[in-house]
Amino acid sequence: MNVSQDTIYAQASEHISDFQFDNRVAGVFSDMIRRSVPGYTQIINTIGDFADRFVMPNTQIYDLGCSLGAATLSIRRQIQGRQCRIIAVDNSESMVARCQENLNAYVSDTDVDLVCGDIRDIDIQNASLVVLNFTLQFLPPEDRETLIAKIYQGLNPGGILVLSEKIRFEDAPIQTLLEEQHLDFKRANGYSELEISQKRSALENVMKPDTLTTHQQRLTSQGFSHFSLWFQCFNFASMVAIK
Ligand SMILES: Nc1ncnc2c1ncn2[C@@H]1O[C@H](C[S@+](CC[C@H]([NH3+])C(=O)[O-])CC(=O)[O-])[C@@H](O)[C@H]1O
Ligand SMILES: O=C(O)C(=O)Cc1ccccc1
Repeated sequence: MNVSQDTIYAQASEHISDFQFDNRVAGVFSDMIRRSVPGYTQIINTIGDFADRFVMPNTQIYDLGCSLGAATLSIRRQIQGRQCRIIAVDNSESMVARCQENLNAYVSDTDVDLVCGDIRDIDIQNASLVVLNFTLQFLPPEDRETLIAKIYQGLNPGGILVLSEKIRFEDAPIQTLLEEQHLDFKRANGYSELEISQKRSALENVMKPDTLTTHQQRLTSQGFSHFSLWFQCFNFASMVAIK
């Protein structure tokens, strides 16, 4: 995996453009996400553990918004010999190119179809596990329900969706507290005030977090029988929903 340090927002810029998963971001993404998302490594490891429990032989696994392939690699390590196929999808060419290199670095008997495309255009079928690890938050809010409906339809009974997201809180003091704790986490990981504020501006228009209640209601209204939050650190959460 690429370990170059993220200094993308280190220099003051007059105009901050909307955040994009371009070649610069892809080149430092591994460092960026670990220093920005509390619990990221634990979430990636646990996705592998969920795969071990839920992935049935001869089924498909979808990693939607796979970036550099961290979740796919974690899953693939756990499901050797099950004759499964992982479909890993991302619409950033730079991410997909680096993801392919990361996949090539390990041997496995599980085929991975790496697709450079939009997750809204992907057909989902015979799935025992679908992963949306910090991806749904980048879809326009009006497209989120349709994607969840498609995932539900493509999952086999007993199949699982793992949904990780930055979340927001209706309660203003709680929103302020947990957002500040997240900013302290970034400061402790070496990001300056300038880096933090410039990245915040870049994300403003492109990443719109939902509340936990919105996530739960969306999943249950689409038919999921079982739902739980399984991880939360500050304003970052990971949820499971079982069909
Ligand atoms: N419509 C879309 N279609 C396809 N890909 C998309 C779309 N929108 C955004 N992406 C892709 O979703 C990924 C989101 S990052 C996921 C981390 C990864 N899951 C990980 O476990 O390391 C999360 C983050 O950066 O906070 C990026 O690679 C985008 O190109
Ligand atoms: O950095 C942040 O403030 C975040 O909310 C997380 C994040 C991590 C990587 C890319 C975009 C957002």
